[in-house]
Order: sequence, then structure tokens, then C-alpha cells
Amino acid sequence: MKVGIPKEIKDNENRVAITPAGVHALVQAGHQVFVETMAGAGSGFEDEVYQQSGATIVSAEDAWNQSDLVLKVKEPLPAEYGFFRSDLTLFTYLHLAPEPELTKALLDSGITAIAYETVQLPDRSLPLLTPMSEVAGRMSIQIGAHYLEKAHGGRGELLGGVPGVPPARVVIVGGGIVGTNAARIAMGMGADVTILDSNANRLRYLDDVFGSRLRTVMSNAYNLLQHIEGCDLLVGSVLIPGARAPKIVTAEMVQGMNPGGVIVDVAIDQGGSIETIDRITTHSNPTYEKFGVIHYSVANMPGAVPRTSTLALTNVTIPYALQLANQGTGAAIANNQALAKGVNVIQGKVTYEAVATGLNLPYTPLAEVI
Ligand SMILES: NC(=O)C1=CN([C@@H]2O[C@H](COP(=O)(O)OP(=O)(O)OC[C@H]3O[C@@H](n4cnc5c(N)ncnc54)[C@H](O)[C@@H]3O)[C@@H](O)[C@H]2O)C=CC1
Ligand SMILES: CC(=O)C(=O)O
Repeated sequence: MKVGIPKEIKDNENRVAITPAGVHALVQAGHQVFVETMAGAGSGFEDEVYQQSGATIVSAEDAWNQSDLVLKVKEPLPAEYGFFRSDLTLFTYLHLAPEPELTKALLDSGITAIAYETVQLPDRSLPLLTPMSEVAGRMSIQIGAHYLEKAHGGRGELLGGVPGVPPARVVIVGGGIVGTNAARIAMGMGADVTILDSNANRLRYLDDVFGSRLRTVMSNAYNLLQHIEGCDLLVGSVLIPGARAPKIVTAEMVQGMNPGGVIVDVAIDQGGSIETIDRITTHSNPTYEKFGVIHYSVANMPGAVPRTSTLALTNVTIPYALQLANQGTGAAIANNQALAKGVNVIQGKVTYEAVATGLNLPYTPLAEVI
């Protein structure tokens, strides 16, 4: 099979969908790999290293047009929609529920679009989302600490406090992979940390892992209001796989935060979980202020640490890419239930129910299409 890897074009997105090791594995298996020139430079992989592993370095057009399977990191942007074709399989993050225009372009083209974020194992875990959630969760506290500094517009508060001065209060809404990693770093920095989740078993797990240093609280409107009141850093990290994020933090709750506080809504890629987050921001212009609180809503946070993120992402994506290339898309989907869950759009139909519901489009079960 011919496998294409275009350079990412989103603002400050320096990750790349394959490493030289991934090229090597695909070439060893008999495939041709077309990497766009400079695609890996931001992650520290120059064209020559890909060539030495067996790739051909090509233009963006050729990375798309010569390939049967395109591997990307982020969702295609409008400049890339013209490359979609019915005999192409696209394997990347898509986050379609809040993206009607991209979904329409995928549907109109007849392309097969497999979303990393909805590939799901029988234990319900999301193996291709997990590593980037680990990165974004850890980053969320680093970013929050940065914006809490006075010079960056914040309250002028050190997360951990010092002897004789209490630490900052961090509230994390959603205790999955992002939330757990955020809690780990926030506690490591000495903050006072509360985590809310709607899943009692998840709270039980967090309590087991972190003990009494972490406050675990059932997520409901009453508890959210109480705990967000007077907090300094709020991290949004809820997820219902594939669906638009529920807006569970209201404007009233945000107004209860300390002035100069910071919100990092990691769940922005699924539309955001905080009512006052009304836009996706970029690494070039990451924040805006509302009700005296700094709002950060960058949808590709791991793009800021591309070396770590590319390695972590491709560790988990390349085994699936190899299955797609070795077996062909149809057989790979038929043989691997987890991969089948990733199919969001195929032959002009939406085959992921939460995406169809979120966009008010007809849903077609995958089994009716393949
Ligand atoms: N902005 C960015 O650059 C990045 C964003 N993300 C996003 O972060 C979000 C979270 O991802 P993960 O932690 O991997 O998901 P996860 O599935 O591991 O965790 C989500 C948690 O939210 C909880 N939850 C669902 N509804 C809730 C509610 N109403 N109240 C409280 N908790 C609720 C679930 O019980 C679960 O524990 C996703 O939207 C993901 O795509 C991930 C990586 C990078
Ligand atoms: C999860 C995702 O969309 C990202 O890592 O950018």
C-alpha cells in the first residue's frame, strides 16, 4: 500500500504522524511511504532520516494524491479538503462533533475517515487518545501556573504557596486521563487539588491511587458551584467519547472564581465544557479574559511539545496503521473491533452515533456499510 504523511498545517502544530521507526516498519512490511518535505522537522526528524529509513520525500500534493492511506495528527483544515477522495483512507484526530463543515467535506467526498480519538478497546479505554491526554493533562497545570503569574495577567500566585502562605486552589472537572495527569502534576507542585467526576468508580480509583492528598467529589451542578467558588485554576477535562462536551461549568460558576484566576479547558477539542469558553484559541494567541478570569482553550496543546508528543502518539498509532496497510482498510476494520469504532465517516455516511447526534445528521451503523 502507498502511505502518505503530509506536514501538519495547523497553527504551531509541530507533531508529525510518523517517526523514522514507523517508516522502517511500514517499508519492511512491503509498503511505500511518502513523507512531505519538512513534515518531521518540528519534531526533530529531518528529511534525510526518513529517507534513510526508506521513505520518499514529496510535496504536500503528492503525499495526499499518491497515497491509499494518509496518516495525520490533527483534523484536516479547509485548505486540505480538496485532497479528499472516495478511494482514500484518512487516519487522524478528527473531533467531528463540533465540526459540521469538516464533516460535510468528508461526507461529500466519500472518503473513509478513521478518528484516533474514538478507537476504543473492549475495556472502553481510548488507546489513541490516551498519550495525548497524558501530555495535555500534565501541560494544563504548567500552563495554569504560567498564567497565574502577575506578569502574564494572572492573580500573582504561586501554585504551591510557601511555608506560612497557603497554596493555590486547583479544581479539575473530569477525572479521566487528562484529569489524573493534571492532578498528579498539581499535587507535585504543592497545590490544593480537588477533582470532580460523574463516575463514582473513577473517584474510587483516584482515591486509591492518590490517597487523602487529593479531594475527590461527585460531579453535579451543586458540587461544581461550591468547589469552583474561590478557586484559582480550573481545568476542564470531561469527555463523552465522540460527543460534543457537556457545558457543565456555567458562567455563574466562573464568576465565583478568584479574580485573576485561570481556566484551561482541555476538552475544547470536543467543543469545550465551560460556558464562558466561546472560541478555540491558538498557540500564537492562546488566551482571552472574561469576568476577570484568563481563559485558555487551545485544541492542540501537545503540539507545543512535539518531540515528546510525536513519539508518544506514534508509539500507539503505528501498530494500527500497519494493520490498515497490511490488510487493507475493509479487512482491518472487519478484523479489529477497536479500529472499527474509529470509523466516523465512510462512503458518505456517518457511522459514529455520537457524531451523528451532535451534528443532527443521520446515523448509519458501520455493519450496514461494510
Ligand atoms: N486540547 C487538547 O490539546 C487536548 C484535548 N484532549 C481532550 O481532553 C478531553 C478529556 O480526555 P480524557 O481525559 O482522555 O478522557 P477520559 O475519557 O479519560 O476522561 C473523561 C472523564 O470525564 C468524565 N465525565 C464525563 N461526563 C462528566 C460530567 N458530566 N462531569 C464530570 N465528569 C464527567 C468521565 O467519567 C471520565 O472520567 C477530551 O475531549 C480529549 O479529546 C486530549 C488531549 C489534548
Ligand atoms: C487529542 C488531540 O486532538 C490532540 O492531541 O491534538
